Amino acid sequence: MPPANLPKDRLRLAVQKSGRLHTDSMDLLKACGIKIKSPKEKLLLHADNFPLDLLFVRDDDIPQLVMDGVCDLGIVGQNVLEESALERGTANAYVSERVLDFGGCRLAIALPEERPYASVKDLAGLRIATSYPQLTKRYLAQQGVSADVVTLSGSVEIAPRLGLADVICDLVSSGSTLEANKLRAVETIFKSTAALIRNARPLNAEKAHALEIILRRLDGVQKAAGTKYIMLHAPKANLAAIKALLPGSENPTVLPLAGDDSKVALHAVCSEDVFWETMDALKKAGASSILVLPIEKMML
Ligand SMILES: Nc1ncnc2c1ncn2[C@@H]1O[C@H](COP(=O)(O)OP(=O)(O)OP(=O)(O)O)[C@@H](O)[C@H]1O
Ligand SMILES: O=P(O)(O)OC[C@H]1O[C@H](OP(=O)(O)OP(=O)(O)O)[C@H](O)[C@@H]1O
Ligand SMILES: [Mg+2]
Repeated sequence: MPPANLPKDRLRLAVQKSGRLHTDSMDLLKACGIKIKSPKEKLLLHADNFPLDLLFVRDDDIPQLVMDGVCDLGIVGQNVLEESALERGTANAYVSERVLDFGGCRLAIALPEERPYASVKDLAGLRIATSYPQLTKRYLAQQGVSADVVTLSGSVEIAPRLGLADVICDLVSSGSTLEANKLRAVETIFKSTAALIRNARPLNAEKAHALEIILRRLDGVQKAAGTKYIMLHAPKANLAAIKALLPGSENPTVLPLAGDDSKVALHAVCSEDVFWETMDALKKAGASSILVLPIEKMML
């Protein structure tokens, strides 16, 4: 049972059962303080300490489950979402609540390494294998290129070798799958990360309140992810120069240092990553005892 101050009406969230987005989705919920104990084999699970139920499904089904109102919320790649919205012809049956910082990839057109390519016009009359026919067709139409789109549900990279297609349009992240299949990316047609989406109809007051809590926590987790806490000792004479080196920190705290009147302790929240180069520059400017700590959560 959720604590007494939480809403009783439960939100239902669709999450990928297994695959690229599963672990990051579950980690995000955990970081938001939502406890899910039972094994995912159950397909429908109840959070122990929050009015939230999880439905584990294939990622392709998530847009439809949310747009049809079977689930209130879903975590899905924007690539799958946009493809599904184009297919349904109802791009506004959902609301994108938050863009998430995982599942980063791009949908790209790739060709056999040896095939010459100068511009998108070279795709005219070719067969393009893809699992994203709607996004591919939209891109070709925007470019004024006429080509045949061959829809495959997986293993798209092998299509040119099998003679099923001349080129492909598939997801790329590190590029190693393309390389292994002797293909090279020539055009990026869509950039994607995961997103938290909601059915477009307004939620009842209880569920809206629960979602508000989730979003507040999620913002705190995402904000903290790119943020570091830095502590150092600075000579008073160089304080201004040292402050100027701290990436994205507005108001550092300056404290007296017991037993040393020539230095102060400086504590700051840096909104950007602190790289070794910054540490070296700080050291050069006279800073010492430099500590950089991760921040778990943030609420401003
Ligand atoms: N190489 C990648 N790196 C990062 N994110 C990726 C990568 N490939 C895909 N993704 C993102 O993760 C989503 C899920 O990818 P995955 O390969 O797990 O899908 P799937 O095989 O269709 O899974 P399912 O069994 O749920 O249908 C993709 O739609 C995309 O948003
Ligand atoms: O550029 P890379 O880092 O090599 O990633 C690209 C590959 O990742 C995805 O497939 P995944 O490995 O998730 O397997 P799947 O085809 O079974 O979904 C995608 O469909 C590509 O094949
Ligand atoms: Mg899928």
